[in-house]
Amino acid sequence: MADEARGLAVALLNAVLDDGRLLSQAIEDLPPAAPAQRARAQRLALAVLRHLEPADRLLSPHLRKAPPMAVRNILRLAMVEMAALGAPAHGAVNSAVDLARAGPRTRHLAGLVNAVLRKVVPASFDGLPPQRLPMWLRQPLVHLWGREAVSAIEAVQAEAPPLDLTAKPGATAPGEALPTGSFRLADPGQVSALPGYAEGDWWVQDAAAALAVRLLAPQPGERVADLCAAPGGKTLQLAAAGAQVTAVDVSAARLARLHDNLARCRLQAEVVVADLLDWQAGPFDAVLLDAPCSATGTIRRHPDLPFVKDASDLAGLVALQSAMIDRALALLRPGGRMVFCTCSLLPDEGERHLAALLDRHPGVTVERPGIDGIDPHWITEAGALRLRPDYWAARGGMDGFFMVRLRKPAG
Ligand SMILES: C[S@@+](CC[C@H](N)C(=O)[O-])C[C@H]1O[C@@H](n2cnc3c(N)ncnc32)[C@H](O)[C@@H]1O
Repeated sequence: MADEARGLAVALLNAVLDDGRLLSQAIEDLPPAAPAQRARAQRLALAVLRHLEPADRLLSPHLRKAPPMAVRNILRLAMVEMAALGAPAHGAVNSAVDLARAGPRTRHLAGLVNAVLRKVVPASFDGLPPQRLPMWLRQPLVHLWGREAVSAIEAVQAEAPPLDLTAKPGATAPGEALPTGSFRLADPGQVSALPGYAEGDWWVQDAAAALAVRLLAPQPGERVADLCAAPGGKTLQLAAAGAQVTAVDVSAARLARLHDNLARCRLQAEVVVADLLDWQAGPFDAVLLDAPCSATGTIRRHPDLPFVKDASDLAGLVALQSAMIDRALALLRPGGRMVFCTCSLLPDEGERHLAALLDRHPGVTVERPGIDGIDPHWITEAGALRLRPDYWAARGGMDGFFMVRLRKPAG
């Protein structure tokens, strides 16, 4: 009998690698299964996507021609389980053969699966380079930061990331306290079983993502607009600081999670479903714009992204971000402040916007970050924060982000 979680993991890999679907969408379409089996399937699929290249490197000498994708994914799963997850070889190989036998499209190649996997045992990725970034992203980053930095980013992305939590002011959260105030757990298990979850003492938020609100430094009673707010980690931070928050997002479905989190954490915000480009409101004392972007800074959490997305959306996203920056500045009162951020590694979605907006909006100034716990090297010459996945590498890294605090002229 084929192992259920492994079968689901291969279905997820087929959806991402063959059909070009995001893992988050593919999970929705899985056949019914116990939550523990689905969670294990997701963990296995994520591990394979993080090690696809090294797995293929070890497999390819034993394959005269590429087998169909479903068979390749069965082989890759067994390979990654043995070489990266410490699974005993006999279990991983037998399970791969069972999986191949169970599928009408793979049954005739069960013998090949058995023969190839027995040749690669004992498997180890030691000494092999980690999974590389896709070339359209790798090349500009090598040009910008050098080969060593890009290799360091790739090494971080090959590991399962830790879980970061943001605690309400005055509350605490489980895990290691990070210098910037977040908490980090290397191996959290089930999130809802952690202490303080039911009490709403904290929420899940990457340590880099948490810095955008620290940069804005909201004050009690201030009117703050959180633009592009869903699923809402930053809204929760703003509300917890005592600001009067209006959270806007075009996606009602994504905002549903914000409503759940506000209720669990006993926090309040006005939540509006609207297209930011048409939304009329304000003026606000402060605005946070976390614009939609390539999300290239989050590959360590979403290793499916490089297999599903390429640079073809980029020009459209950059144009949308520019329009959003202008709209966000218009919603600010004179003298108000704004943080613009994206979870992108690309200067087109960060540093270049800053240069262009300062040209388009004479009088707007940059305020340099003064956040406890950040490394001064993270601050750019222009006074923005450039956060990279290889920062804090020994602790498990962080999401890549660009963020900058701007001040609108007073009169
Ligand atoms: C990077 S995510 C925001 C993450 C969020 N700030 C947080 O901390 O959880 C970008 C968001 O922009 C929203 N969005 C995209 N286009 C929009 C538009 N025209 N108006 C408002 N929201 C938009 C998406 O629905 C998505 O939720």
